[in-house]
Amino acid sequence: MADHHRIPVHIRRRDIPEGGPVSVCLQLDVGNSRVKWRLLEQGELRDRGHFGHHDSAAKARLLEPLGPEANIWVSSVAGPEFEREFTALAERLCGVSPWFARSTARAGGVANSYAQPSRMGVDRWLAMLGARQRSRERLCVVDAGSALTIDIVSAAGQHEGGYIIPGPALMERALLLDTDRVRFDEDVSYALAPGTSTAEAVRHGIALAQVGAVAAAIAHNGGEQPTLFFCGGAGETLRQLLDRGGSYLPDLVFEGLEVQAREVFTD
Ligand SMILES: Nc1ncnc2c1ncn2[C@@H]1O[C@H](COP(=O)(O)OP(=O)(O)O)[C@@H](O)[C@H]1O
Ligand SMILES: CC(C)(COP(=O)(O)O)[C@@H](O)C(=O)NCCC(=O)O
Ligand SMILES: [K+]
Repeated sequence: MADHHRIPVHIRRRDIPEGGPVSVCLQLDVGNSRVKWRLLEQGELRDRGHFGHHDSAAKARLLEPLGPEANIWVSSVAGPEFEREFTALAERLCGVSPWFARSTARAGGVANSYAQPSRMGVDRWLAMLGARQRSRERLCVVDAGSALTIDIVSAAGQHEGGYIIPGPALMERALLLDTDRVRFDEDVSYALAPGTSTAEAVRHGIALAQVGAVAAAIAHNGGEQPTLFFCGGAGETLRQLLDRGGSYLPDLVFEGLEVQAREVFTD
């Protein structure tokens, strides 16, 4: 079995011997909608993609080409069953035990506000570490996936707290589930104008709720205006609708995964 406490060489690039083995790092961000992945070799991006949690063919395509020298790093907010199955599969197909990041009390210059840090979704924690690495200002980190999460980090690196709100798809599903007449077939884009059909009223209403939540989170928490970072499937749409600037960084969770790994593996 591969020793996953080895220092990943793409973090200590100076140590790579000329013509030495290629260091491979497969990184996964397992959300509630889908699994995002990227593959790095010597720290360079080689490939990326996404697949559904139960897509065994996709998992095999990803794992089979890896050798036992590979690193597999995972951020997962799926249940323990996914973790068990994926670990068994990786061990069987390439002889690597994946490393699963956990939310901790402190890492990468960020202090967690949770009394039980491990209860915080690791994707939220890693997105904050990724953002903190890019900016030392007060931060508002918005991850717009299945859930919309909004987290505030002070300039000193203290997690001030956060919000968990149903994301756009969940909001729409909730409406359809618990009403009889909210029904439509049109595929309407998210926008903020008042709707003049059921489809528009729903989609624009959801857009208003998502944008409004971010605006209210910032307004309610006063202090210095935070620098905005967006990630997640709906992140760029939300950033544009909010229209207050900020950066959309689809790899923020992966960036935080590297921050946490660097601390764990170089201890
Ligand atoms: N262009 C888009 N505009 C708005 N929402 C989008 C867009 N593309 C994807 N999404 C939404 O993003 C979500 C998936 O985002 P993702 O960050 O991968 O979620 P998770 O981390 O929960 O698996 C889906 O709910 C989907 O509806
Ligand atoms: C809030 C989340 C569901 C977001 O997950 P996602 O939308 O990325 O799939 C996830 O971070 C989670 O399961 N959190 C655990 C509860 C908490 O963070 O306090
Ligand atoms: K999210």
